[in-house]
Amino acid sequence: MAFWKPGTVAPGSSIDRDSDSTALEGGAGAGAGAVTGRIQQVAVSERRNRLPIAKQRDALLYLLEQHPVVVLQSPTGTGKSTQLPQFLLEAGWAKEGKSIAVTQPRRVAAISVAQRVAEEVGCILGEEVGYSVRFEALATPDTKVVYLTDGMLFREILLDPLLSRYSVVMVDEAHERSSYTDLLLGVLKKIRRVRPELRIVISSATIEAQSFVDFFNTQPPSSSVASSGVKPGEDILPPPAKRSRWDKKEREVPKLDDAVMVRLEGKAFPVEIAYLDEPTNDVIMKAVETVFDIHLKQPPGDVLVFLTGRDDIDKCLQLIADYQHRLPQGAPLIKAYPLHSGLSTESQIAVFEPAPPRTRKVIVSTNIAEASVTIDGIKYVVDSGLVKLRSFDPATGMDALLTTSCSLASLAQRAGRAGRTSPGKCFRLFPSSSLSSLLPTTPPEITRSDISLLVLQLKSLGIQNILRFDWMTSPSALMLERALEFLYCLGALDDEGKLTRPLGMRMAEMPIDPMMSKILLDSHRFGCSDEILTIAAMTSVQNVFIMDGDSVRAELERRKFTVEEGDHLTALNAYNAFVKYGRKSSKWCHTHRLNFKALSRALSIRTQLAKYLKRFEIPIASCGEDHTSIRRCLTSGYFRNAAVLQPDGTYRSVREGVVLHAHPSSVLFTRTPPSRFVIYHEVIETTKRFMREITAIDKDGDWLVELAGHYYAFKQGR
Ligand SMILES: Nc1ncnc2c1ncn2[C@@H]1O[C@H](COP(=O)(O)OP(=O)(O)OP(=O)(O)O)[C@@H](O)[C@H]1O
Repeated sequence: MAFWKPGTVAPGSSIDRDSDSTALEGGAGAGAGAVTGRIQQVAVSERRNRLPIAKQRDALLYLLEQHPVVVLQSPTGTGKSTQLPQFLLEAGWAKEGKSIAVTQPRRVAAISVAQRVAEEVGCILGEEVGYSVRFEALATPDTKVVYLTDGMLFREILLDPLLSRYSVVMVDEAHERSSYTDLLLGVLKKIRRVRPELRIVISSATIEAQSFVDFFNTQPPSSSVASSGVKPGEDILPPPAKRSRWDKKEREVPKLDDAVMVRLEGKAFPVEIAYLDEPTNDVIMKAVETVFDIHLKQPPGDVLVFLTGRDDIDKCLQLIADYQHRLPQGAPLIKAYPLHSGLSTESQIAVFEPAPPRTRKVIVSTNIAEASVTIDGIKYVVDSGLVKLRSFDPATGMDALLTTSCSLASLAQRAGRAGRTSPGKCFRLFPSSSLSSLLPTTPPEITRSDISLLVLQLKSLGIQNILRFDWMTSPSALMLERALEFLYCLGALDDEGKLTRPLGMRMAEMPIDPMMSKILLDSHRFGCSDEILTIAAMTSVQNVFIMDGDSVRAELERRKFTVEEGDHLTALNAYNAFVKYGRKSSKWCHTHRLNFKALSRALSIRTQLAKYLKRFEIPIASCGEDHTSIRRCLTSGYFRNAAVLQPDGTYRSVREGVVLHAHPSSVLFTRTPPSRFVIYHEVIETTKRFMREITAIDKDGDWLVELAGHYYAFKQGR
């Protein structure tokens, strides 16, 4: 495939979005410029009926009535996320105070799919159909279909362990195997034993369906459809005489082991795939070339580019902006948007808005747009084939994001974003020969990330023996050991590994990571709960300082808020200034290159966290200008991360002696070593102070060292 090189060739273009015929053919507002707010109900039902899943509506409802677990595998865009919940709603599964829960691995998917389904149902979002994501919900107890992130549904289990509000739980995009998906699957299996009437749907375009069936079926398979599965194209509906009525009041209570697998055929629209002839060593530049190549040579349609992270996305957007000037006179423009998890919900949802007439929308995204998301009008996908995956090293206790090749499952999902409202094309920025070296699916997150929070939450559900929990894939023994050890150090677990009361119980309840929840819950002892509340809220949002564009000005503005003590206190400073001057003024924020939306979100998160403190009767007190208390308090939770400044400007972790660097976005990044030493000196001193109260105990071959009332385990000989 030959790509156009920006700045070299500049062929003309005939893009005219108003004449895009696919706008009518595809979906609401498909293609350029054609946009609709609310979709016409008649058109909606027609469009719904055309989706491949519609033909199997009755069959799916029948299977769901007969089998408590249905594993549904069908290609991207066939209608799993938007249609199946509506079938269930129409069939009466949300009657008598019950609701249907549909989990998504990401916030943007939960919100955008809920929005779409509310439109199709014809209700106001938040009434019959709603969503619930961390720190944000548009749903009431009467909401019939709730789209939520898997983490949020897990939090609901902490309050209602049998999920008694739900008649059906659909775990969508199960192939992603996020930690919470795995945790949910294990807990749902438990709940099913007590609530055999609960229905569980596990769905994805690319799951290895049989492993999910095997997980839920613990007895040898019978000869029924339940265990044999349905082959593509086969009629999955039994003869009418054998069908039961969907709306009958008393549903049969099926036997325990009867998970069934269903594979549906059909595709939304075809997607043509193109590869590079040779590998590229500059994937961002190649992505930009491909975007302009599409813009100038291909028919109308928006473009979705998959890159790995925010930095690459920003670079790509900058290059698109630079090359835009070289477009031939009169050629339509490109309107480019970023999409990554660091953006506010409003900014994420903005990418769903149609581009202005005679412009082509280009969305440059991380893998957050990979699953469930339908961005109307996307006809072209440009896929770097790369992803940043979380990787936890239990030996050092450190989490890192490593860039790696996508799995085949991810590639299929990404290509699937192009064929949803019209036929599409996917340009993969690597040669097809690379496919043979790729993994079929991404390794489950639970095997490669810190599981401290999950362990804490399982314990709060009363699951004491974490090793014997029914994991679909177990985390390694070392990961578990590290998580238990760390929770013990934080004071969340006692000598017997049980949750401490009240600290451990409360930490499990808080919607923030265990280190920060420990800091917040203990902050009154340091007299700085008011400030820590702000810091906890500010660390829950990203991109408070706008650093793109004129970087010198951006840095100068940030310096106005920067304090020597580091990022936490800088964040506190920025928040306080925002509350004083910018709360109602996005203009003030703009002048000081502060992100108004991110700060407003921090304000709302702070209010929500303050409610927890109030409920736990923890006094909210301010330490005023006494920043030492704040730093001490932070160290009491973050001691695992303590590091000593080296003469060469790097840091060495106190615990393992690993060499560390300040992140470029840190206010410490540009500091000279002497001043950094002053800042970190305080942290080290605080850690040392804790260490002064050492008592060594020999227990199971480990030396346990008491740190200011908590315990830090050092392996013998280390
Ligand atoms: N916001 C939207 N605008 C226009 N069409 C949409 C929208 N959301 C969904 N659709 C249409 O509904 C179809 C089904 O979408 P749905 O998300 O239910 O499919 P899916 O099978 O769950 O796909 P995936 O496995 O990729 O998540 C899409 O292919 C598209 O045609």
